[in-house]
Formats: sequence, structure tokens, C-alpha cells
Amino acid sequence: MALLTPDPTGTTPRPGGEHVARVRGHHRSFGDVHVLRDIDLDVRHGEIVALLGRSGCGKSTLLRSLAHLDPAPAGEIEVNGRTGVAFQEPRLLNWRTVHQNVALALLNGPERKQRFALAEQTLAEVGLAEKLDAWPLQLSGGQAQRVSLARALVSNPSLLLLDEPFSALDALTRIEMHQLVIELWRRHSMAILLVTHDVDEALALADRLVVMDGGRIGRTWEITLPRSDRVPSQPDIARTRAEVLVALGVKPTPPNPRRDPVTGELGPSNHQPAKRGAA
Ligand SMILES: Nc1ncnc2c1ncn2[C@@H]1O[C@H](COP(=O)(O)OP(=O)(O)OP(=O)(O)O)[C@@H](O)[C@H]1O
Repeated sequence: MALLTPDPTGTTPRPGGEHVARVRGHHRSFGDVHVLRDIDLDVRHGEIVALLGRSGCGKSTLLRSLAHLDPAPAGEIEVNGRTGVAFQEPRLLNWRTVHQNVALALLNGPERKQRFALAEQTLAEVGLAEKLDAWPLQLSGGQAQRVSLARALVSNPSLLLLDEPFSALDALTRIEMHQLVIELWRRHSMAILLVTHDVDEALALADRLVVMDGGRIGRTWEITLPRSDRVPSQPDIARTRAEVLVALGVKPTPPNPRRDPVTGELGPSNHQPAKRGAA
């Protein structure tokens, strides 16, 4: 049975229940290939869940089901309220301005003036108030991804779905985007489901980490520390990081003793090669 609750009109009130999304027994095949098997997943109101897994394990397929982008979902998929989606590529319309790109996400919603006012407000939230009239091709990769975030947020979703939205960005821009996501999450009281390959990104952003393996949900870690305390609690984070990597099939890294370049012996060395001509 497919139980879908899309909200194209944007009129569904915020639900009082515990879960913003609830998936039960979801499976998905493409021809003979079973990509998702018997998936159960809950996303609670206001939490950030990171979905990790090796390439091809079915993360994007699950996210597409939650975003109502899959025409053939199987099992029970219930989403309370609106969803917004941002993908790895910004997917902007190059023949529309930044302002128009964001306003278009509200096409089935309020009247034109309000659509553009909401788009302007959301673009200001992502730091692009000055770029309303810019064309997508005039933007940097980070700016384009901010527009994509604004487009996902403008309808005030209760569940923001992010499919590796920062993986193509440079490291510094990625850190800025993480800070932006946390700011937006605080302001918009929404839940976020983040698909990522990056364990450190997941640890930096998520309240809960879910690992997928072979089309199934595997282990889950609750990050119980308040977000503000997360940075000082490095031992907990390091342990979870190591466990997640093992769950992803990455062998634990052995200690990395330095091999003395001259003697070949293992262990830290302050050996300085002798200067030419020294006695
Ligand atoms: N429309 C489709 N038709 C046929 N096969 C598909 C389709 N969409 C996805 N698949 C297959 O389903 C599997 C899972 O794809 P999916 O994109 O969900 O994986 P993923 O975990 O998100 O991978 P990545 O991390 O590399 O993005 C892959 O083998 C993919 O080839």
C-alpha cells in the first residue's frame, strides 16, 4: 500500500505527532534489481538525520520516495507536511533570474506578489539579498547551492531533504554551508534528512546517524549531546566516527608510526639527515 500525503497547495498545518516522516516496509526495484528492501525509518520533528552508505546502496532512491518524486513507491511512506529538496547539483533554470528560480517553487501557492516577497526574504536568509536579479550562470558554486537551499526552504517545509548538497564544494565553502544549514534549521523549526558520504559532515550536523547497507537500514547512532556541546566532546565523536566507518566497511586505520627514512626503524624520529660535509 502506498500512503502518500503530498501537499501541493501548502495548506497542511504542522502536525502535532512525533514523526514528520514514517516509512514502513518500503521496497523499490528497478527491473530485477532490488534497490531498497523492507526499509523502516522515522524522522522526528525538528531532528537532523544523516543517511550514510556506500555508493549505490539506495540513499537517493529512498530520498526520492520521501520527496514524492518516485512514481512507484511500495510500502507505507507517510510525510506530515511539506518537503523541500536540494540536490548535489543546484538544478537552477539558467534562463530565469535567481529571484524567479526561488519564486517558482511557490507556483501552486500564494499569489504572485507574495511569492516574490517570500522568495526575496528567503534569499536574504541564505545571504543572497544582493543577487535577486543575477542569472544562475553568474553565480559561484556555493552561491548557486545557496539558491537551491532557498528554493527548498521557501515553502517552509517541515522536512528538508538534502541529497549530498555540499559534496561538489570546496572545503571552506562546505564549512560555511554547514553553519548556514544549522542557522536555517534553528530558524525554521524543521527536520532535515541529509544524504551524505561524508562521516565528518554527518557528525557535524546530525542528531542521528543511520547507515544503509545493501538496500537495508543498518546501524543507527543517536548523538545525544546538545549541539552546542558537540565540539568539546571529541572522544565520543571519535568513537562514533570509528564505529560508523566500520559499519560502512572501512577498515579501522592502524596506528601510523613513522618509519625513519634513514634507519628504516618504526617510531617517532627526530633524525635529521647529516649535512653534506659534516664531520
Ligand atoms: N531510475 C532508475 N532506473 C534504474 N536503476 C536505478 C534508477 N535509479 C537508481 N537506480 C539504481 O539503484 C541503485 C541505487 O541508486 P541510488 O542513486 O539510490 O544510490 P545512492 O546510494 O544514492 O548512490 P550514490 O551515493 O552514488 O549517489 C543503483 O544501482 C542505481 O543504478
